[in-house]
Parts: sequence; C-alpha cells; structure tokens
Amino acid sequence: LTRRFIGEYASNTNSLYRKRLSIDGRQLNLEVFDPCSQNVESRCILEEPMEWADGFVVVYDISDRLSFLNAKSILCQIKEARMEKADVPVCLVGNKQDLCHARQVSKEEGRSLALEHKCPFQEVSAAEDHQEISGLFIKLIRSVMEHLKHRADRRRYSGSKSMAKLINNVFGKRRKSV
Ligand SMILES: Nc1nc2c(ncn2[C@@H]2O[C@H](COP(=O)(O)OP(=O)(O)OP(=O)(O)O)[C@@H](O)[C@H]2O)c(=O)[nH]1
Repeated sequence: LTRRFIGEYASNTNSLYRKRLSIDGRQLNLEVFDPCSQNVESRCILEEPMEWADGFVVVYDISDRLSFLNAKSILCQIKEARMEKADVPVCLVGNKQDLCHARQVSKEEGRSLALEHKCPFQEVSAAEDHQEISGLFIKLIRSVMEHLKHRADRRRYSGSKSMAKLINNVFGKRRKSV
C-alpha cells in the first residue's frame, strides 16, 4: 500500500485499507481488510470478509509456530465457509524470512500446508522487500480477475442453456398440441 515498511502501527482492531491501482490496463479499487488476529480463536475472524472478499492472503510468521497453527485454522475456515465457491483464490505466505535464524516453521511445512489447500505458497520478508509483497498481491489480483471472469462465463453459459431448454420445451409442447 505504501511501498515502505511501517514497523509500528496500531493493529489491535480490524482495519480496511483502500488503494486505486491499474493492472493489465484495468483500473481497480483494491480493498484490503486486515482482521485483528486476536479474533482467531473466536472463529469470527473471517465473518465479515467472507461475505464479500474475492481472494484471501493468509499470513503467518515463520518464527512463530502458533501463527502457523492459526494460519492452518484460517485456511480451514475459508474452506468450510466457501465450500460452494472452493476455487476462490487464496495464497499462503510465510512472512519474516529475515528472521530465519529464529525459524520455528520449516519451508517444507508451509509448502505442504499450501499443497493440502491447493493454493500457492511463498516465503517473504515484508521488512526487507516490499516488491515481493506487491508482487504477490498482483498475482493474487490476477487470479481473482481470472476467477471472476470464469464465474461470469459459467453463469452466462448456464443462462443460455436454460434458455435453450425453455425454447425446446415451448416449441416441443407447441408441436405436440398442433
Ligand atoms: N523482522 C520482521 N518483522 C516484521 C515483518 N513483518 C512484520 N513485522 C513486525 O511484526 C509485528 C507484527 O506485525 P503486524 O503487521 O502487526 O502483524 P499482524 O499479523 O497484523 O499481527 P497483529 O498485530 O497481531 O494482528 C510488527 O512489530 C511488525 O513490525 C518482517 O518481515 N520482518
């Protein structure tokens, strides 16, 4: 959002950030909802974004095993709540790669959790490389656009299929009654 690392900020509430950006020639209004992590246990962390979010970035801290367990639980919540829309883009991110001397979660564990949830995985350091972060958001936004396009195509296709069915039924009946 700011292209710089802000070490300290008030983060004990849910926050919504907005940014206007252009990707592949399209103007987009990005809304990033950052839920307060203290809510993880109460399982309501995703209640609000679940209704409207087009994609999810699930982040844990590689130097904090508990945050990895929380990420696991969040991925399960997304899976449960979005059963019907299981293909909503999600990515798993292991942050604080710069603290790898204090690593508590191996890269392999991150990779295999992502594999289990069929989502991309990346280790990054928000503190050291903001470009990595914007890169992963751009990748996610591209998959969201792709996903929304497929969903619209499917709706159009099933709409035209039911229209064809309707036409068949109407003409079928007419033919019989003639
Ligand atoms: N060393 C290092 N510290 C980081 C990095 N990213 C974030 N931090 C620090 O980690 C702390 C938590 O960062 P937040 O952005 O608040 O993380 P959060 O997941 O929103 O955590 P909550 O505040 O509990 O919701 C802050 O002190 C950050 O400065 C990183 O890549 N490397």
